[in-house]
Amino acid sequence: MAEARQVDVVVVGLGVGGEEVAGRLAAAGLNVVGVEQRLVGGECPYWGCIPTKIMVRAGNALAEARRIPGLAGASTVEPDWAPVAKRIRDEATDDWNDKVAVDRFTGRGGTFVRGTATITGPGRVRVGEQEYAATRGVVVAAGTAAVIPPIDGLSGTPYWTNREAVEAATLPESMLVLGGGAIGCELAQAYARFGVRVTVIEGSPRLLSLEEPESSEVAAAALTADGVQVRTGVRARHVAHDGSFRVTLTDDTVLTGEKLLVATGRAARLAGLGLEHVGLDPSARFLSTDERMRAGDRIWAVGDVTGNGAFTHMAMYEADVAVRDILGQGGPAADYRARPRVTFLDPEIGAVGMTEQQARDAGLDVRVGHVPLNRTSRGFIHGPGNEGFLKLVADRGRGVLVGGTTAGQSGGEMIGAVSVAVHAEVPIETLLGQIWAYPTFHRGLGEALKALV
Ligand SMILES: Cc1cc2nc3c(=O)[nH]c(=O)nc-3n(C[C@H](O)[C@H](O)[C@H](O)COP(=O)(O)OP(=O)(O)OC[C@H]3O[C@@H](n4cnc5c(N)ncnc54)[C@H](O)[C@@H]3O)c2cc1C
Ligand SMILES: NC(=O)c1ccc[n+]([C@@H]2O[C@H](COP(=O)([O-])OP(=O)(O)OC[C@H]3O[C@@H](n4cnc5c(N)ncnc54)[C@H](O)[C@@H]3O)[C@@H](O)[C@H]2O)c1
Repeated sequence: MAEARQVDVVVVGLGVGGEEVAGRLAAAGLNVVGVEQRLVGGECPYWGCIPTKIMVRAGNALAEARRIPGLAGASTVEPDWAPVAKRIRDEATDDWNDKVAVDRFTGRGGTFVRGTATITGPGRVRVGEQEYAATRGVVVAAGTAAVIPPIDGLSGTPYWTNREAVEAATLPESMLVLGGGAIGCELAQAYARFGVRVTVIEGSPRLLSLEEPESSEVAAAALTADGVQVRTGVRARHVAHDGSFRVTLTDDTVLTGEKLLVATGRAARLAGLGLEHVGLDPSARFLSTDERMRAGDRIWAVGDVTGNGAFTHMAMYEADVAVRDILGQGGPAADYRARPRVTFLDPEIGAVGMTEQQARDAGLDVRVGHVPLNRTSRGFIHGPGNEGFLKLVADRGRGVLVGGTTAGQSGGEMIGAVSVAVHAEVPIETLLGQIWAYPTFHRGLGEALKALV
């Protein structure tokens, strides 16, 4: 083994969070080694947010064209996956090549190492034969991988995860989707809009089960309207493959599909990282951190591995907190009260902070304001595609919003206004005095606020 190389910081994993930490620390003048076993940028640009939103954008264009009859004349829509696959390959992922990202990091002064990092002790990391001794410490940003449930017959079959679904140059005739969370729902709708016969199998009683029940209803109605079969409250019991998939459910129904997409959640990549060498539990689901993203002595963790919300914006947020801590710059500690998320269905489902149930479970004096989008002026004007609702969750005791959901056209944009209110704890009294432009979708927030008092 070569002698340990002295550096300031080693960053394990250069996905969204690690790339941000490593790049900023290097730009600040530290001697930083960034280790990535696959592609710099991680899941989001290559198999996650960006390519899937390219699919969603294309599917939404088809859906909007299909809404022309009754609104603006006639339309004939002929879906073609080729431009979607081409945009993903050529524009988004550079054919799954990270040269630009690697150059960006080294251009900021970082040292890039391609390989799998293992922690060997406090401040010590090994990649292949080379050991690094990091005087300031190690940042773990190893992300998550798809969870493959232990269903009889599944292992060994050519099932898809999000990776194969994103890389597909052509579409299957049919697809079974296991899991009706964000990944399952978004990919189901996008594929269905291009003519794929899709069935979603969700084990819990409703889709998007972590969100408001009204969001689950909107999601189920939207998928059904696009021809997706939605099966909730059933699980796959057995999987067989002989050219196509046969999935037997717990209610003995047998479903068939050319492809099977497994979208049953994600697990932090902690096994094999060597966490036991720094006194951390390698079998834990996530790395728990304090409000400065410290997971232990001279060890920080950011992004999906922390379990604080598997979203790109959370990885970026936590990266910022960790960078400021490592550089001793101070500033605000991590605060998760106003955590936003958007499920990119049509209609989009934006949400922030607590759901109504979470607020009740927290013992708050809860008040809820709810407005169906099609009852607002803009919803009426919009006509086809105006499904959705605005829901605000207030803590009456403190007179502030603690959460909200904005489902509908531009639902992901509308949630920004609610996020500001939850984050800054703007008094509801102040919000009630706000002027909301007419006729916007977000003006419905003014109506939902009135329902709170
Ligand atoms: C299909 C899909 C759609 C998504 N859509 C959205 C969306 O619309 N909006 C949103 O906010 N989020 C979305 N996400 C979530 C988002 O992609 C993640 O939250 C984000 O990528 C997390 O960043 P990260 O840096 O924590 O982890 P990752 O992006 O997973 O990066 C971790 C990196 O670490 C590397 N690594 C792991 N272990 C080691 C090791 N031992 N040595 C070296 N390298 C290692 C991995 O190869 C990987 O590149 C989506 C995810 C998926 C799967
Ligand atoms: N728009 C976005 O921001 C976006 C999009 C996609 C993914 N993501 C992130 O990625 C994470 C992972 O997404 P995901 O959809 O894989 O996970 P998820 O945890 O959101 O949903 C998984 C679903 O699968 C179900 N399930 C689990 N085991 C099952 C089984 N054996 N049979 C049937 N159903 C089963 C669960 O009940 C759950 O509803 C999300 O939580 C989110 O943080 C974000």
